[in-house]
Formats: sequence, C-alpha cells, structure tokens
Amino acid sequence: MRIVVLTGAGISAESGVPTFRDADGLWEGHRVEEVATPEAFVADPALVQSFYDARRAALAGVEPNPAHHALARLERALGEDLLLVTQNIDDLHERGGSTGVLHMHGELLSALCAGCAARSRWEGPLAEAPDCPGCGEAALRPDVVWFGEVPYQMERIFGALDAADLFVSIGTSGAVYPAAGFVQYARRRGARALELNLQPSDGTLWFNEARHGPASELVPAWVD
Ligand SMILES: CC(C)NC(=O)[C@H](Cc1c[nH]c2ccccc12)NC(=O)[C@H](CCCC/N=C(/NCCC(=O)O)S[C@H]1O[C@H](COP(=O)(O)OP(=O)(O)OC[C@H]2O[C@@H](n3cnc4c(N)ncnc43)[C@H](O)[C@@H]2O)[C@@H](O)[C@H]1O)NC(=O)OCc1ccccc1
Repeated sequence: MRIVVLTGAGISAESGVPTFRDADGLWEGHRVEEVATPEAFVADPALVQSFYDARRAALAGVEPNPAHHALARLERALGEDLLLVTQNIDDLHERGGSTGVLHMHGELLSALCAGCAARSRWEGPLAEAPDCPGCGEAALRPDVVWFGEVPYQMERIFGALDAADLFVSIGTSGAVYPAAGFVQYARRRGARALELNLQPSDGTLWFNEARHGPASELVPAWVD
C-alpha cells in the first residue's frame, strides 16, 4: 500500500502552534498574505524577519503530539511506501521521529541565500545571522515558500501522487494551492482519499471518507 500523507497547521495545533485560521489569518494585525510574500520582504524586510523570528523562537516552547508520533510509527512500518508531505514550517514531525519529511513550504530552522540560493541551518534571529556561507553576501532570507512562489519538490510530490493507492489529508483547511489540489489529482489517478480534520475542509467532498475530530486522537486511531 503506497500512501501519501499531507499535513497542515491543524496537526500542530494541539502542540500549541497557532493555525492560520486560529489567528483568522492575521499576524500582529497583518494579513498573513501581506507578510509572507516576496514583495513584503522587499518593502519591509525587518517586519518579515520579525514575523519569522517570532515563530522560530516559539518552537522552543512546543513539543510534538501523539499525531506526530503516530506518523513516525507509520513511516517505520511502511518505509519507502510512505511519503509525508507537510505544509508546516515547524520541526515537530522530525522531533516526533519522522525522518523523510518533505517540507513543501520550507522550514523555519533553515536560511536561504537570496544571492546564491545556498541553504544553511539557522536557529536564531535571522537579523543576527552570519553572512551566507556560500557567497559571503549578507542576503539570508527565511527558507520558506511565500505566496506567489513555487512550492518545493513539486515533481516528487506529483510522482508520489501518481503511484499512490491512498491519499490522507490531516489538519488542513484546503484553502491554499497547489496543496489544496492534491486530493483531486490523487482521486483522478485512482487513489482513495481520507480526510482527518477537526471540521470539514474546503475540499471535503473530494474525499471517499472523512473523520472529524482532534488529530491527536484521529491519527493514532488510524495508524495503529
Ligand atoms: C490564499 C490562497 C487562495 N492563495 C493561494 O493558494 C496561492 C495562489 C493563489 C493566489 N490566488 C489564488 C486564487 C485561487 C487559487 C490559488 C490562488 N498559492 C500560492 O501562492 C502558492 C504558494 C503557497 C504557499 C505559501 N506559504 C505558506 N506557508 C509558508 C510560509 C509561512 O508559513 O509563513 S502557506 C501556509 O498557509 C496554509 C495554511 O493552511 P493550513 O495549514 O491548512 O492551516 P489553516 O489554519 O488554514 O487550517 C487549519 C485546519 O486544521 C484544522 N484543525 C485545527 N485544529 C485541529 C486539530 N487539533 N486537529 C485536527 N485538525 C485541526 C482546522 O479545522 C482547519 O481546517 C498552509 O499551506 C501554510 O503552509 N504558490 C503558487 O501558487 O505558485 C504558483 C504555482 C502553481 C502551481 C504549481 C506550482 C506553483
């Protein structure tokens, strides 16, 4: 059984990471789409840096929950037959024990050089980050995919969706594309689709089955 799992902010909600819907899409009064865009980074880099510095710092205060741990068990059981794709930029899947996580929207603990595109691990405020280890330019930006930018590893994701027997969506509202379109794509390729979410997502009608409730209960119940 080849499975593709897609997770969103809802899987980290019970760990204390606010979802986008929680803050009704606002951060410090800014619409997320306003601070998570390349245009915003050009217009006000300090505002954007502080947005991500705040989320990076908050990681120290949260822990993976039973849903993250259950997916790590599933990975150990299925090996290559599982692809875990996340829209989340936190590191809770990895801290929950998952090793092959595909972060399609990037990672908070990674910095990207806007000059030479070199990547480097960075845990602290980006404003204090050293110059790029690749080209020496002081052009490090958060290694996240902003609105209007192409998500990471799309070929690998569509390749896995082509071969999938089952597509499972966990803790996502299905409001942001191209991730929100994966269920339609998978169904058209003949896969079954299962939704595990607190409430019906925008794409819930595309799923063969939907179970609604907290991920910390639904995911272990599905995996074990
Ligand atoms: C707002 C939306 C309409 N905009 C888009 O989709 C745009 C494109 C677009 C613009 N206009 C359009 C009009 C129509 C269609 C599309 C568009 N998309 C883009 O720009 C993307 C780039 C999008 C990525 C942006 N970066 C993120 N994050 C990283 C940064 C950061 O994090 O700061 S997106 C970010 O928001 C999204 C938030 O969604 P969720 O994770 O689902 O969270 P949300 O809060 O919405 O929902 C939480 C859910 O959990 C549930 N829940 C809550 N608690 C629990 C619980 N305890 N248990 C279980 N479930 C729970 C809730 O019920 C809820 O359903 C995530 O993807 C997250 O990564 N790029 C692109 O399109 O490039 C071209 C392209 C096209 C095709 C192929 C290639 C390229």
